[in-house]
Amino acid sequence: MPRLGDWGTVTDFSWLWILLGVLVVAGATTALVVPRRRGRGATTLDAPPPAAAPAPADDAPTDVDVAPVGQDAAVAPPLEVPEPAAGRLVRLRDRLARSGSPLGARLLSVLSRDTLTEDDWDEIEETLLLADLGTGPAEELLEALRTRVRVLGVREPAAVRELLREELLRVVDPTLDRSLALDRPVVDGVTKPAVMMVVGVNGTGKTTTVGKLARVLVAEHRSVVLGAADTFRAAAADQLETWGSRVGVPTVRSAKDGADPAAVAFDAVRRGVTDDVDVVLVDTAGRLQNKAGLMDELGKITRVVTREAPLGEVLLVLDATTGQNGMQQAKVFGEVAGVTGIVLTKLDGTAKGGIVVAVQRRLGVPVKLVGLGEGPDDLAPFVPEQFVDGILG
Ligand SMILES: Nc1nc2c(ncn2[C@@H]2O[C@H](COP(=O)(O)OP(=O)(O)OP(=O)(O)O)[C@@H](O)[C@H]2O)c(=O)[nH]1
Repeated sequence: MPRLGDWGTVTDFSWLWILLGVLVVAGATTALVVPRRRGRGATTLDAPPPAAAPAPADDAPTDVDVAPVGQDAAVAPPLEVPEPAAGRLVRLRDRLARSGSPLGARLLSVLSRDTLTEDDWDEIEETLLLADLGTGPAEELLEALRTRVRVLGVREPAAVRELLREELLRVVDPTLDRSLALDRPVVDGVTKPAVMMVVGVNGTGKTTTVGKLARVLVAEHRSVVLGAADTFRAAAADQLETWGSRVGVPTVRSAKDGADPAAVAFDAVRRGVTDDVDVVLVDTAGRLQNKAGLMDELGKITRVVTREAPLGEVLLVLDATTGQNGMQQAKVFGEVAGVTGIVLTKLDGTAKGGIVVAVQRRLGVPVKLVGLGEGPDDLAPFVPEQFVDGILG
């Protein structure tokens, strides 16, 4: 029979073992957890900062200090691989079918009628005008169709379609050079980046276009720097940075809102020169407060940028859904910004594809790219044949 003292001895001994056991388990847990936390912290610092969070300082201690609560910002998402740009415009047909664009279908149905009366020709003209082709090109197209229908006596649907295709293609003008100025200029023996600036009224899709264009260039294995010179809208730089970080493209931006856009554009181009990248894309605010103000702002950006490298391309972004209303804006930008190419966005949501023709005529510069949706790879090089096929469905 053990005495109380003996039990006491036995009990003390077992507590010692329990204590040792606890210490061993705690040690093992610490060994497992601490390296993982270090690893996560390192990943966070290596990764581009989350768009809305302030950029972490070089000595930011751990992810706990930079990651928003409840969000696993520690794991850097893998870089996306943008799809090649060639052939994207083929999607237009599906997009227009989904948005119920009737342009091609209406033209084809009228032209296929047995005998074409004056009312039928009026209907065709009205359809062309509704599609924002503009009066000049609409009349041209109408005359060409009348002549060919009369002379050839075309009635068979496939032949009518082919005839319409040819005449639409003629007004869209397949002879224009729609390539982007991506050749890097050499200044005083130094190869500079190709610099492109994107201008246009707010809401047309400039920032989105810059982001999508960066992806197109990355898909072509070009190195890119983005310049967030839209310092007017506070979220624009964050938006641009997010686009860039998804494909490993850095964004030069100002630390404070409302900074001088020309200074940001200059820094971006300087960074592009220093890093020896292929292309610098500069986003702008393009407030159309008045023509003089716009001219001042864009003129200053152009002047300071060209101190570092020539400005190779000025892309005017136009929202296709605004149709003829966008034409006046286009004209103003055309006059002040030396536009070299047009990007027509939101073509997926409109039957007003005729704006392609109207704006080219008005500005005398070609449509080079079109936006086909809100997806990251919904920006397509403009190919007249694919465009006309898309309209005809
Ligand atoms: N459906 C569709 N939406 C588009 C297209 N391009 C842009 N958008 C949308 O248009 C909206 C405005 O785009 P932004 O890029 O912010 O426009 P912004 O011109 O930079 O505007 P500001 O910064 O205010 O000057 C966004 O919701 C885009 O997703 C397109 O091709 N199709």
